[in-house]
Amino acid sequence: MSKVNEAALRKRISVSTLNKMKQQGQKFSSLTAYDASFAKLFDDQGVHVLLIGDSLGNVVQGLDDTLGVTVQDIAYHTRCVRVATASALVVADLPFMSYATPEQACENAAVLMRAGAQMVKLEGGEWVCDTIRTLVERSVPVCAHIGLMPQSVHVMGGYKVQGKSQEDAERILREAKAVEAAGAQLLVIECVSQKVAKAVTEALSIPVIGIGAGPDTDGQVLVMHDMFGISAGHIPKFSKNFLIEAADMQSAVSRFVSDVAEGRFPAAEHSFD
Ligand SMILES: Nc1nc(=O)c2c([nH]1)NC[C@@H]1CN(c3ccc(C(=O)N[C@@H](CCC(=O)O)C(=O)O)cc3)CN21
Ligand SMILES: CC(C)C(=O)C(=O)O
Ligand SMILES: [Mg+2]
Repeated sequence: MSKVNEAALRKRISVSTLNKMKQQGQKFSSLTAYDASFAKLFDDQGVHVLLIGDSLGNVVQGLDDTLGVTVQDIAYHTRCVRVATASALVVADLPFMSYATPEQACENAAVLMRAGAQMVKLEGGEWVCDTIRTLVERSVPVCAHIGLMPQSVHVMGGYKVQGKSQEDAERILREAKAVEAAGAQLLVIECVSQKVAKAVTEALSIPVIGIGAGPDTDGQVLVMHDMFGISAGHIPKFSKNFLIEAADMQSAVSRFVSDVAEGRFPAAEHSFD
């Protein structure tokens, strides 16, 4: 059998796999990936979800925010990741201003799906619900992203923990329920207290992936450069350098996967309360 057919027959992780894991209380792991070599390494170590994040603006392009990243940039890196993987679910970020209207979102999601994404991710709460509905109706699976939304950094005035007041915490919970009702099949929640993330995870039936959101979400995601301790500039408090106690990158990633599965990561020092 040709290599292509073999790969096509191997079973890839899907949203149903993640739903089952949520129901059974099995924690899953996710990393960002931007190129074939790292994507294959992560796939081989059993990372469940690979995200072509617009964080590539920071860690690949050297910019100080994610706003300069284009759909074509994400599409290029999505191609590099998809061809190198056999098992992981491949999710691609819709970048800044590429989903301002449902029509625009469809056009740009099509570019990312054709490049090999199996799902697209977009930042926003209530205002993106129409867009989510439109995408899902047209066969594009959607991961929503709430809490700290890096594309809004200049509106928020910095990267800050979200949901600190009772009112903001309630709004985040409302947004989570709204994006699920609109058809999102996965949710990323970034930089909120452990308590808010726990409430959101328990309130939703779709799997919730946390970053800087404490240990109670269904999955955990990190920017790959942070977990190897090689990001330029500020490394967020919630990430951990897994290479320090590992002999090589493979064992660092394997340790990340097992630490997440067994509830050792994130620890209290990586969480906000
Ligand atoms: N390398 C990298 N890692 C990331 O996690 C990441 C990116 N880049 N680029 C896109 C966004 C930006 N992100 C960030 C960036 C900074 C903080 C940060 O400085 N957080 C403070 C919390 C401040 C507070 O207490 O309110 C921290 O100390 O971690 C958080 C998320 C997450 N994403
Ligand atoms: C940090 C994750 C969730 C992300 O959106 C990115 O890498 O762009
Ligand atoms: Mg992103």
